[in-house]
Amino acid sequence: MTVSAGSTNDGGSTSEGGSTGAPFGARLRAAMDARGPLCAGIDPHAGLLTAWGLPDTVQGLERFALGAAEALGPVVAAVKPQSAFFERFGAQGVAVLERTIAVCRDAGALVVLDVKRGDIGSTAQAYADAYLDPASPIAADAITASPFLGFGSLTPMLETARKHDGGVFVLALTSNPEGPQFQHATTADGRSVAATVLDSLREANAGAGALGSFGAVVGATIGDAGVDLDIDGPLLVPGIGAQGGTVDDVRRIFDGVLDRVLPSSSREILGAGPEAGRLREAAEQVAATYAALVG
Ligand SMILES: O=c1ccn([C@@H]2O[C@H](COP(=O)(O)O)[C@@H](O)[C@H]2O)c(=O)[nH]1
Repeated sequence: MTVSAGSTNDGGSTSEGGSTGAPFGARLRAAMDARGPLCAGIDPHAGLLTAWGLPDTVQGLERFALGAAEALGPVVAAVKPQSAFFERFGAQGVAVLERTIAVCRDAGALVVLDVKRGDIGSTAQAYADAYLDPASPIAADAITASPFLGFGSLTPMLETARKHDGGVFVLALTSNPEGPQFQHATTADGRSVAATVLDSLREANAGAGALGSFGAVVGATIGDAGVDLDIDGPLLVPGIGAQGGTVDDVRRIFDGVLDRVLPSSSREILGAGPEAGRLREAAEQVAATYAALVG
């Protein structure tokens, strides 16, 4: 499968503030089938702004993020803006993030906002209202969430996502070398923390159909998973490209669930900019490589 230009009708989303009428998992399945399995990250690193000939200011951020959104939004299944790189410019940076989300959604890409939120239930509800309620100016199609306060603390996010056809990707086996210290630790019932997260996601996806709306973040750099990755939901896979994860790693780690893998790449693709055609080419190449794994 190759990535092709798409419209808001090919599995993407609307920015009109309402529910799209189909659960996130179903919309993601359609988008991956239509455009290829790739989530393109928008990570406006200071170094990348410089490489694109832009100043490390909010004006530079805006040109970078909107340029990436306009180039990639029409061709990839999903886009993942990394909130931290916008937040470092304060309220003006967050305003740029809102516009970036809108441009990507208007172009037909699903937006996974990488915010890695997690808190006690009452506060988790406020995060859910901010990022998953279409009435919010910063709402996305899905967010990333941290289960460190216990998987149950994420219930308000899962419930709000269900209500508005959104999605949640929960950190399970992250791509950073420090992750195993906690994620491989054994819980009171003998399962690893990662296995507990994955089991909870499988329960949350029960009865969802082809692809559930609740996914796991599992890095391409983890070596071997050692746990059951079949959660009936999508697997967001960072760590390819700049962090050293390869297509062979993905083939090995995700054997048996490759059809649900959504590889996520930021610096490797963004490094091809700022020219829109080159950005698209880089994204199409990565998407085609991973599409070939599924056949
Ligand atoms: O385990 C994780 C979870 C999230 N990330 C995020 O993905 C991108 C990776 O960027 P690259 O430039 O492709 O390395 C970045 O936003 C991380 O915060 C991750 O890397 N690993």
